[in-house]
Amino acid sequence: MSAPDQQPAVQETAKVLHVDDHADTLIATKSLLDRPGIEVISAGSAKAALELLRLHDFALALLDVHMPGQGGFELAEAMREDERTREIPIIFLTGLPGDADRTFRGYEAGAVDFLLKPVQPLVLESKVSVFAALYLQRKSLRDQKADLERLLRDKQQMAAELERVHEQAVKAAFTDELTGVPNRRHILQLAQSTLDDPRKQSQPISMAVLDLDHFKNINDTHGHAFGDAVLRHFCDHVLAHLRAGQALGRLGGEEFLLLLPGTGLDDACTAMERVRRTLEPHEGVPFTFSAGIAQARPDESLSSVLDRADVALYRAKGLGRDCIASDWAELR
Ligand SMILES: Nc1nc2c(ncn2[C@@H]2O[C@H](COP(=O)(O)OP(=O)(O)OP(=O)(O)O)[C@@H](O)[C@H]2O)c(=O)[nH]1
Repeated sequence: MSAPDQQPAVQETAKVLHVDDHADTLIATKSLLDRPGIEVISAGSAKAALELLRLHDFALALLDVHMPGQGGFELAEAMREDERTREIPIIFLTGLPGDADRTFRGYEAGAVDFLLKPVQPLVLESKVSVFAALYLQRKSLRDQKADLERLLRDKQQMAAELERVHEQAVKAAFTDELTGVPNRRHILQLAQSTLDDPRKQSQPISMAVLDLDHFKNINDTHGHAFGDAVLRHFCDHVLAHLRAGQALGRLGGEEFLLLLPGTGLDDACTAMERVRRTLEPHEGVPFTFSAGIAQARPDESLSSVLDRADVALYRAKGLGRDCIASDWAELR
């Protein structure tokens, strides 16, 4: 017993075009050849045949050579000129015993066979059956190929979609959603790999912890959404001052870490001071930040550098905020 959702297999049909100006011949051929799997479609003239060729996909054309107006050879030539009908095999049917010239002309136009009228039913039946079977085989292969190509396309689309989702997930895991800068985990990883990188160790490495001043007041006075916008404004401002190799990340809340590889303490302080002085108000609301800077000592651990930067930040806050402080200097 078949499963309830299984569809019965649809019998494919090979269509055979028969063109002849004698209606009785058309009727006889149709009753001889029509059966499950083969459908004869009749045309009384080449003109009618061309119309049918536009509408159907034929497995074979049986063409009467002699017809009033356009004959079988002319029709075959017209079929060869059209890309859609060029490949349809043709059997010419003629009442005249084959003279060499005619046979030659028929083959030039693309004939695959000549049959002399009156045609032996058995001969016609067997030839048509062969072409119908060939056509159905080719069609089935074409359908299978199209199915496979569709499957392959679906698979490629799915793989691309998975890749996109994966990239988004990776990006989300490393990025602070609000500001778009690296999140705490990512910036601390970058800081660690900066300290571990032997090429960077040969040059000074400075790190700055930046903290917005009285940020709670901004939230309280202008709302949390405005505070969010201030955080983004601040990040955009700092990012605009960064050079290649430098990185800003959000440690959390209104606290950020700036990595300055290849930069000594003096230059780091000068750079931070420039960032501080050029910070513009957000939508007319002035705001400031303080920063503590430390330069990594040889073989110093990340937590130790960050502790020293934090101590400097604490001092900057203590000095009244809107201030840059380092291990041994303050700038305002
Ligand atoms: N809008 C907004 N506010 C945040 C976010 N994360 C933390 N905050 C707020 O930041 C404020 C930090 O306040 P405090 O730690 O008191 O620091 P402060 O007011 O900046 O004061 P100082 O650091 O001492 O100058 C708190 O009100 C938090 O709610 C955020 O993502 N968006």
